[in-house]
Amino acid sequence: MSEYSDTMSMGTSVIDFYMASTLCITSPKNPYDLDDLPITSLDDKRVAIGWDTRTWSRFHHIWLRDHCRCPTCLHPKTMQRLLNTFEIPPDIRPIMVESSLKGLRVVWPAHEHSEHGEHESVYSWEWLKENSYDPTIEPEDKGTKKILWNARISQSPPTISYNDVLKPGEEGEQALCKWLTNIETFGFSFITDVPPNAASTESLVRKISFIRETHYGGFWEFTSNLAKGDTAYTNIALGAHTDNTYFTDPCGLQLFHLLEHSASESSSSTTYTSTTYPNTKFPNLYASSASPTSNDTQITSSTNSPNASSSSSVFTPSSLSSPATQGADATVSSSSYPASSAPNSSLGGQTLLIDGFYVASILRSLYPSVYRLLSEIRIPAHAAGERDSAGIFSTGEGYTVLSHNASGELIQVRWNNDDRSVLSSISPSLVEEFYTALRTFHSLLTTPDSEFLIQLTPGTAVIVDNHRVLHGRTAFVGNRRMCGAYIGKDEWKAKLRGLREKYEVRINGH
Ligand SMILES: C[N+](C)(C)CCCC[C@H](N)C(=O)O
Ligand SMILES: O=C(O)CCC(=O)C(=O)O
Repeated sequence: MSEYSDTMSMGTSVIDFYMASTLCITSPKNPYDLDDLPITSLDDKRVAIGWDTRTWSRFHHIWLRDHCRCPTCLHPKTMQRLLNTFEIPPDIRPIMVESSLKGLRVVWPAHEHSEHGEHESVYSWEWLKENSYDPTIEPEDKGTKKILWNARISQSPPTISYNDVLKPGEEGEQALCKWLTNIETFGFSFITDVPPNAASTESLVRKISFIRETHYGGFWEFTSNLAKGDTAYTNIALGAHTDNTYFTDPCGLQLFHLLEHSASESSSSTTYTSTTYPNTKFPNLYASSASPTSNDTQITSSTNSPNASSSSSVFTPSSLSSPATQGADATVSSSSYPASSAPNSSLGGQTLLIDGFYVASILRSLYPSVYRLLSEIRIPAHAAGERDSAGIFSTGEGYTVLSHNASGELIQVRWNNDDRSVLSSISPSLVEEFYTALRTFHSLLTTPDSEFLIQLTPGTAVIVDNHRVLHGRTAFVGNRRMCGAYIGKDEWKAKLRGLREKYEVRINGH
């Protein structure tokens, strides 16, 4: 069983979650009162705090002095340290410590080598508990639990309306907070009612944060004209992948909004000329979507293309309705886009989404040695298509497919077989095991259980956590125009943290 909450069990648990996240506000923390304040004691090195008869925390004197929260030691607006850490005597010891309603009150001795007199610090009980290091104390609400999902997510995908996020003031901020909470929980979200144009889509993205500019530009529009040296700018199928595996820090979020897909080949999109290969590699790929016409030429793309077998249903958000949306169901009305640009699945170009954390949790359970190998072997990647302008991006010896935090929790899936470079730093004894591991991972990625295939339509965008959810696309014909942008992981996490802090403070009334 994965270390996350249960995988997606469609039904009340999901609805309960949506209702709980309707507002991005958690219940107020219960403050202490005079007759149940934590008890404190100190020795020559540390202050001890008794939270209850079984739970104690110990803080070193020098640590407490270095972390004083007063406005002369910590800038009240920027939260940057003003205190000179290196003036604190290594053997500093409080004159007095006491428990107060506001928290732990400490008085420090005057500093013999400076004009500073005695100094008083007050540390809120909540802050001390959150930052206890001896021992660490699990927070009551462990933040957003990740809900892992598979193809059945199509029954009730996380969704929000553009109209809610773009509302002015607190209403819009609360919708934004819920949107980002859903992304943190599920790793993706649909956004309905998006006016089918680049400008509105860009405004939506910028509600989260500034856009991550790359060699593809800032806010991008793309079609199959090789305007940039990448196969995304062709009409071939792209197997399940995360973007930017050739960057030290792959983008955190990636938004896609299909603006147009029509049968006619517009002047801006040319079919990519190359030797025509039989479609033996993707026997299923064209079953439910476009087969290249005789005058189309196709290059073979990666072998990990979407398993869009004729049996797999293509989910079209236009029938989308979800409890997560505010108010009425968010069905995408036909007025969202003129019929002329409405895509139909015979043209191909379906979008593939896969919860990499879901697949990794199955891999960890069923194939622990494969999971370990993909967590240890570094895989180099490159982007060389813009070598004459941006140069050649490369991650040198590379990064592992699966990355973990200090607690051993999975925090990133980094995978793109097309962009994978020459593996020249692998131990010879591991080569065959490595390819077996890749095949095993690929086989779990490309099952109908894992693959959520959707037909995007103008008016409904999708955003993915690029550190968790893999995406791809089936091959297509015709004129297809997609727009979107990248946002850094730090940026969107910071935005969500700020929104939560603001509303929690508002609710707790301080
Ligand atoms: C999204 N946009 C079309 C602008 C760029 C796509 C880049 C795709 C690249 N192979 C990667 O995996 O990062
Ligand atoms: O064209 C699409 O739908 C997706 C392209 C893609 O996978 C990418 O830009 O990374």
